[in-house]
Amino acid sequence: MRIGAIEAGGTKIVCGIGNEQGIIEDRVSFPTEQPDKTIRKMVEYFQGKQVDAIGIGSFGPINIDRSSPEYGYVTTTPKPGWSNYPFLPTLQREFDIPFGWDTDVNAAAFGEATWGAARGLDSCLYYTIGTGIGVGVYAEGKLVHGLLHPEGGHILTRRHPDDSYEGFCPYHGDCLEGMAAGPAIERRWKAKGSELPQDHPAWAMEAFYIGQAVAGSILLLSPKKVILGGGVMHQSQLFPMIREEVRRNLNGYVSAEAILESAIDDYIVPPSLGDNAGLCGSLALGLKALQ
Ligand SMILES: Nc1ncnc2c1ncn2[C@@H]1O[C@H](COP(=O)(O)OP(=O)(O)OP(=O)(O)O)[C@@H](O)[C@H]1O
Ligand SMILES: [Zn+2]
Repeated sequence: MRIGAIEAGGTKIVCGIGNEQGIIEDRVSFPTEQPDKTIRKMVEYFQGKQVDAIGIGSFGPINIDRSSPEYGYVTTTPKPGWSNYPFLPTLQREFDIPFGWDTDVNAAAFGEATWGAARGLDSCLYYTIGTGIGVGVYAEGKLVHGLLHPEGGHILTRRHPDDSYEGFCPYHGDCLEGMAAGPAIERRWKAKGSELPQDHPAWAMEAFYIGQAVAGSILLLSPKKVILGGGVMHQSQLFPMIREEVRRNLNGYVSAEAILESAIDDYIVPPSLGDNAGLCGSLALGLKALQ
């Protein structure tokens, strides 16, 4: 079987082809530009490749309500040209095959549950901490959509006592994304995260915010695995610091074995599909659309 996958990010698009084992056989990537031009490149890539289905994990917010006339649209993004754009319907006019469609983070959560760190489990959370923060929610064997779709990157956080940075989220100022996404690190410390040394105080502050959010989501959703991906999480020293913050926040209240000091290294983890997490997630959505 040949399944197409589209990982549509705010800065770049990755298109690929893979199989039912989650093996990516081919991939290309190009920048996210005006939608008509960008979609044309996707169509050109898949033309003649004889894929049986295509899965799309898209930047949001997007409409994933199958009963809506605007199912498959990108909705209120500030990205030029993409606001209220019929992303999925435009592709469906070109290819008469089943399509899977979900948020980029739900796709990544689903990919990790199908072939990666949460394989065999019926729940997991996938955080991406990059230019923005997004959270994919897989619970009781299903991706969670709800009213629109979860927007866990924008939950409110308690401020670090030594932090005077106001936060960059245009909606909330100091929500999680406003305080902990890549641009917040850069604006607070006047240097890119990738340029800060591993022992810089930025990382303790970063772990403070992410740890709080993860502890909150453990209380709310009780996931069986928490996966932390995205550019900022390339700073691997953050993992032990975040685990420690999660334990400090929960303070023994959640008595699951996974949260014990001896087990938490296997509970809060990087994506095991690595930088393929997004594309494999879209592949998994495409495969599901065939069933
Ligand atoms: N090694 C690193 N250490 C710290 N920060 C990093 C590192 N690499 C990238 N970043 C930060 O991560 C952000 C980019 O995130 P990412 O690589 O996940 O891409 P993205 O697709 O633009 O993000 P998003 O998924 O939010 O759209 C930038 O703010 C960048 O400064
Ligand atoms: Zn916000």
